[in-house]
Amino acid sequence: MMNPQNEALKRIERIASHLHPLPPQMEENLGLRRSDCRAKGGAPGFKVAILGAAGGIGQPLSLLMKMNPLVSVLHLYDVVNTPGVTADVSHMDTGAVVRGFLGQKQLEDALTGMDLVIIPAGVPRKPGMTRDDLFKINAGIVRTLCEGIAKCCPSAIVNLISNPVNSTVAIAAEVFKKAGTYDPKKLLGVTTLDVARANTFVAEVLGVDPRTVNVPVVGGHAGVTILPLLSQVTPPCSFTPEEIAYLTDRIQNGGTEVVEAKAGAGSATLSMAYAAAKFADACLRGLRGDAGIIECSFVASQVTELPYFACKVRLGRAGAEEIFPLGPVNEFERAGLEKAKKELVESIQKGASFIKG
Ligand SMILES: NC(=O)c1ccc[n+]([C@@H]2O[C@H](COP(=O)([O-])OP(=O)(O)OC[C@H]3O[C@@H](n4cnc5c(N)ncnc54)[C@H](O)[C@@H]3O)[C@@H](O)[C@H]2O)c1
Ligand SMILES: O=C(O)C[C@H](O)C(=O)O
Repeated sequence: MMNPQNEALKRIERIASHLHPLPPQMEENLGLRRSDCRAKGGAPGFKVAILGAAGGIGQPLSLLMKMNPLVSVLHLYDVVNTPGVTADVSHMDTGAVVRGFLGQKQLEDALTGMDLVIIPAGVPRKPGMTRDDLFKINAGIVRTLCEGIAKCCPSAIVNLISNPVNSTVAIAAEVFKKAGTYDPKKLLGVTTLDVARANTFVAEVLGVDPRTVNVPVVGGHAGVTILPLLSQVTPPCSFTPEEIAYLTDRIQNGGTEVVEAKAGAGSATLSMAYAAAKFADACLRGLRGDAGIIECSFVASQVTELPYFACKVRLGRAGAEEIFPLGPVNEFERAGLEKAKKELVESIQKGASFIKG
């Protein structure tokens, strides 16, 4: 019988093995240690880190990124539960080598050498809360993680999911400016879920396949700042005033719809993981040098007088290489734009002041 001390040691070793930077495929009791395995690295591809990988978004996102053939190394970081998530995801027979990192002490190892860092770390909303109510907790989390990025992978593209995105992007930008590593092309607030929702709801109204619809959604990522440009839907189509009112309201409040349906158990996780994986894939294809990759994202921009604004961007090797103007907007959209800007200016200011004081 194994004595309890040895058993405890064995257990610690087993946990540590899931955090070990080698492909975790072999059980030691088969007589072969993982470090003896012939595979030492992944196939050519990009190195991606997910910060907040054990969360509601983080777990399905880890699964989806493990399935992405452009990813050769996948680092999963969280302050809890990464050994289990890493062990689980690492058994998928896809190309990416998965490594787990647990707690602040391992943040730097998690980030070193990364090409793309995706951040879904932070608390989600409960019914009755606004995204801004999350600022108190999430602002500090985003600051710490971005300080790590500035130190360990300053050239990485950052996909920021943590809410309130309208403020956390400004927080990240100020952290990077302070560190002298800020590259506005590489800091991207993720608003892909707004586009996915807009495509879905518009397709429902039109009675078509959502995969054939593309709705630009600009502004920001909270309530009235989410501005679907229904006059620019492709393929071109028209809506009645009632349809426009219904669609605008449903797209702007899609997040709240999920928060209320989950009744205290969090906010969108599965559709968000899908959206984040889609956006990350677009960023990786851009990094690879693919042409014509256009997505909406909340980025530094001169499209309006605001320092950050969600709009269509072209993704390339340098990140958001081109930012497209809003294009022709109708009267309804112009009124929506004014409302969006009023709220956005305050959220951006709040984020920037958190770092600048
Ligand atoms: N941009 C968007 O469209 C969008 C959509 C949905 C959710 N969100 C936001 O994403 C965030 C995460 O949502 P969720 O449902 O996954 O929440 P969750 O609570 O299920 O998971 C969050 C994870 O972050 C981890 N975490 C907390 N502090 C951390 C730190 N300092 N370092 C690393 N990890 C840390 C937690 O341990 C947890 O595993 C929320 O802020 C939510 O509002 C954004
Ligand atoms: O609504 C939320 O709080 C989460 C997210 O921003 C969403 O749009 O689903």
